[in-house]
Amino acid sequence: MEEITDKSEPKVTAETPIFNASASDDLCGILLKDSVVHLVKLTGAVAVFTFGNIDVKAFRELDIPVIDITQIKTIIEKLTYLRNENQFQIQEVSESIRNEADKNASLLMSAAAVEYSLGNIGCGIVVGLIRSQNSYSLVVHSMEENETVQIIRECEKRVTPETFRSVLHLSLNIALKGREGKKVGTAFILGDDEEVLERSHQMILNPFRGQDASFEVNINKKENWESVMGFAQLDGVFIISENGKILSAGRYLDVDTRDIHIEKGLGTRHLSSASITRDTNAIAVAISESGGTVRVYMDGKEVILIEPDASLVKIDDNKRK
Ligand SMILES: Nc1ncnc2c1ncn2[C@@H]1O[C@H](COP(=O)(O)OP(=O)(O)OP(=O)(O)O)[C@@H](O)[C@H]1O
Repeated sequence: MEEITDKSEPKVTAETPIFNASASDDLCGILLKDSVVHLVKLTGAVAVFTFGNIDVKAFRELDIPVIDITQIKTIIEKLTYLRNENQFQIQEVSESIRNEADKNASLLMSAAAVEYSLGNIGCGIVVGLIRSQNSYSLVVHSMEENETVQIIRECEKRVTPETFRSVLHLSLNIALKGREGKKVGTAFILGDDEEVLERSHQMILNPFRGQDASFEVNINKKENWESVMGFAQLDGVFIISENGKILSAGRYLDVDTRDIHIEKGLGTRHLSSASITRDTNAIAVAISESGGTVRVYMDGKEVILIEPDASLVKIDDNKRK
């Protein structure tokens, strides 16, 4: 580690770490501090403000003030109190800073999880620079810690990752685009197919039943998606094997929906999809016609909710091989 002695001419390059990360620092913390140092040099910043549990010793080599606003909150409170003569205002300001930061961080985490679930990015560290109102937020996020990513990994123990991602991708397409301008609701029941078939029956003739046993339409082949989207308008649900074989469409789930709690306003298809995941090892992905949402159920519970805001989730079909 290079020691910096000449403060007027900092011998710091992008390749030179200028602080000793303490043993307790995690990788995200180290990267974030490094980025702050780079940003200070790039912008010629006059001070660094930190908020929350950050070890400011990491910035001692910088020859500008490093101010931990968590520590001096009472001073800010006093100053603002004098100016505004209204103590409640600062509480609102500090709450809103915290809310804004939380919102920015969770926005980045959600976006990262969606991109991961679609297979567009791997699992690693993501960095976000978010502009909001009059400020930017720098967010460094470890996908390993992302709860949604952890759930996706759980799901991928029951069905192949390719199958789970294909169904999620297709579901987001259905939720965003619908069919010929009409909103569409449907559900995909993935994995544990023997048990699921046992606990369900055909409502209509199965369009995916071939003449011989070797007939296979697989959801992992993109060329099959158009016909799946067409059949999504049928009553009932799709049954998909853990490897992506579409076993059935227009299937009715014979389930006991008692003791299953789903969000108010959702209909019977969501309820029965959640129920089948309680009774089997299957995973259900349900698209709401009324809400335009995509929900994943596992073990009888909703584990992922995606509200596909077209501006957040940009689905580029060409990204998929
Ligand atoms: N047990 C079931 N198994 C399979 N499909 C079902 C079952 N019960 C209802 N459905 C399907 O759900 C459709 C009714 O959808 P409903 O609007 O009640 O629920 P939803 O899709 O959960 O709600 P949303 O309005 O949010 O889309 C029916 O047309 C039927 O095809």
